[in-house]
Amino acid sequence: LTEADYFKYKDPKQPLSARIRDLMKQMTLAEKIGQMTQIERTVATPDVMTKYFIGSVLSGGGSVPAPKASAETWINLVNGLQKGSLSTRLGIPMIYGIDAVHGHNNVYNATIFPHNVGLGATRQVTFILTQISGSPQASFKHYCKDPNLVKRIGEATALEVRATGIPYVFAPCIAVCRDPRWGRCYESYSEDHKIVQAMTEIIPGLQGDMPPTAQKGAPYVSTAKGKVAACAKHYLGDGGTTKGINENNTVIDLNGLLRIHMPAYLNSILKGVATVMVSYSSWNGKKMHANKELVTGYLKDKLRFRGFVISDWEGIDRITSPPKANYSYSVQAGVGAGIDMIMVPYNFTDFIDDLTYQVKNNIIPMSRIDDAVKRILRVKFVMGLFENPLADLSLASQLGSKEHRELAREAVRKSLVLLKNGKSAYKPLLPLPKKAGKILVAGSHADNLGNQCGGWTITWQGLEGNNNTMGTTILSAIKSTVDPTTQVVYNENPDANFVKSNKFSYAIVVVGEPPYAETFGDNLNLTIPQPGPSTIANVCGAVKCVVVVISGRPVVIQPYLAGIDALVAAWLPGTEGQGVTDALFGDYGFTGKLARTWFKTVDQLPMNVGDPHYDPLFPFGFGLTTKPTKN
Ligand SMILES: O=[N+]([O-])c1ccc(O[C@@H]2O[C@@H](CO)[C@H](O)[C@H](S[C@@H]3O[C@H](CO)[C@@H](O)[C@H](O)[C@H]3O)[C@@H]2O)cc1
Repeated sequence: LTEADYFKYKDPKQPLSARIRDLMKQMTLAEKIGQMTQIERTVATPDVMTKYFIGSVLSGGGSVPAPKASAETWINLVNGLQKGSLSTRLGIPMIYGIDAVHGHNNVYNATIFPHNVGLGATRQVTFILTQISGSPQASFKHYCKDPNLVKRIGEATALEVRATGIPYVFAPCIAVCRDPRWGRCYESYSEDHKIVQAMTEIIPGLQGDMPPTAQKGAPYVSTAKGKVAACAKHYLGDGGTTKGINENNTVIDLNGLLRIHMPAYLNSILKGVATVMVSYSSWNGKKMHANKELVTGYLKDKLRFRGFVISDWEGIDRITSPPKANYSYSVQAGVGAGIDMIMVPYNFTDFIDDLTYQVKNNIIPMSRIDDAVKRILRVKFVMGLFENPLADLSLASQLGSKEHRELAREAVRKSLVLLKNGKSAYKPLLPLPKKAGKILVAGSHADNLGNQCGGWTITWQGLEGNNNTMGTTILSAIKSTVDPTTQVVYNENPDANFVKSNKFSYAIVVVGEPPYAETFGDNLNLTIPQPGPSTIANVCGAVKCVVVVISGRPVVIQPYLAGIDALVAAWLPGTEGQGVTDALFGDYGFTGKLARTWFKTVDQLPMNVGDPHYDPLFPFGFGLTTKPTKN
């Protein structure tokens, strides 16, 4: 290296603080503001990356370089943009982010794990009503005897994300969903913050284990292959809005906010989470994207969070009503609140021009810009992005690997909650016999991979059908599980006469909610859409039946319960439908416990464990068990 080429910031042997300082002191305002700018893939080109010094690119929900794009196609996209960034004066690498919220869900053939609502049910809860005392970690083993399941899911997800050349995921969502009418309730592990806290174990799975010598609050991402930067979201109180209305107002006093919605952020920070995403929602009428007390005062100053804070998609635009009504105010309020990186995602020249104007005119102090850039650079340095900015194909075989699908299958098994097993306790229906003459499989969700994956799968809203990605439907899992002599008859929505006339040994009915995401999932009645209820009535009125409900949350089931012999909550299991039949047919026992209260009627809502008016159909923590069948 000649003297002219040597810059301290490029030397990985230099202390992190020295590298940051050395780079910062050389950066122009344009280069600094570029680092704070995250743009969507569709408006990103190598030239844009170079010209505007763009620090980050994302794929929004369903934003893929091509339908069913391969790992190589993804890597070429990411590397192409990265080369644009590396060809700038200072060669600061950009960081590409994507929502991998239940596996690498935008990507064809990725392993799709159960959504968080199912993972929250995998805990082997022992009702130890101890106060949370001592180190926050100590108390969670009571709540989550299986924390390493979610950590292993994080490890597998990180490998599949890196297989496509991407180093950053907008996960985990650590919302504490307090009302199932919220369209994003399935992205929340539980109504109980202690379960959500336990599930932050996914962060060391994604990022790697924080070394004991690491500075508390500092971001940590292992530079070993196959780890990604994570993002705890959405700060703060996203799951507490009135009636679960998405992006709406969380009305609760400070004590309640800190007791319910804050604890998992403490765990995330202690585990070295690299980034935190701000919530669209408001707290007592104040937009979180404009809340300096909570973003800077609490998260950065009190909790000493040293990673970077990122806005949500057009999050600063939505500070005003209507959105973008006063963009300059949005920029000033959002950046001023302490947001470091703005997920613009499209009108990036407006953002850059406006922020530049406000800094040059001392409306936003340079110290705020420097704080933001320092945090962004800290994450990029610590995760080794400067040393390894370009991806290769070495992890491509991890995408949808058999090992990961087996892990997902295990997670599905453990997420199932058995709510009823036989019309009398001493005559259980489950586990079902594999050898059984002729059986019926019915329902809109029995042979529909898209339905069993739910939203945030291949597209933002999710897609019905079996042609969107690779996986195993519940029907095909049944066919491969039963004895070869057992005849499996599939009829999506049979009438009662068909059922009666066929004299089936038993029936499996799989019904539930269609895929949805965010506001499109907000729902005040929570009924299972037709023909689900009529399929239940036609089948269960004529033959012994087990109903498997595929849903992102508890749904109205009480009116049908008496006519059902056995009832299983399967949540949104993802691509590995075999996990459902593993338990239905006794290869494994049912062990899952409700992480969400199952209401009787929606007019009880919101109703969470501990509430004075608590009167559930199935209480929080409930779940019947079965023993594996001795084969
Ligand atoms: O056409 N419309 O009707 C429509 C409506 C709303 C839209 O708004 C946008 O839709 C999605 C489509 O990409 C975006 O992902 C976000 S959501 C946001 O995105 C982040 C990045 O993906 C995630 O990490 C966050 O967790 C999530 O809250 C936004 O709501 C877009 C289109």
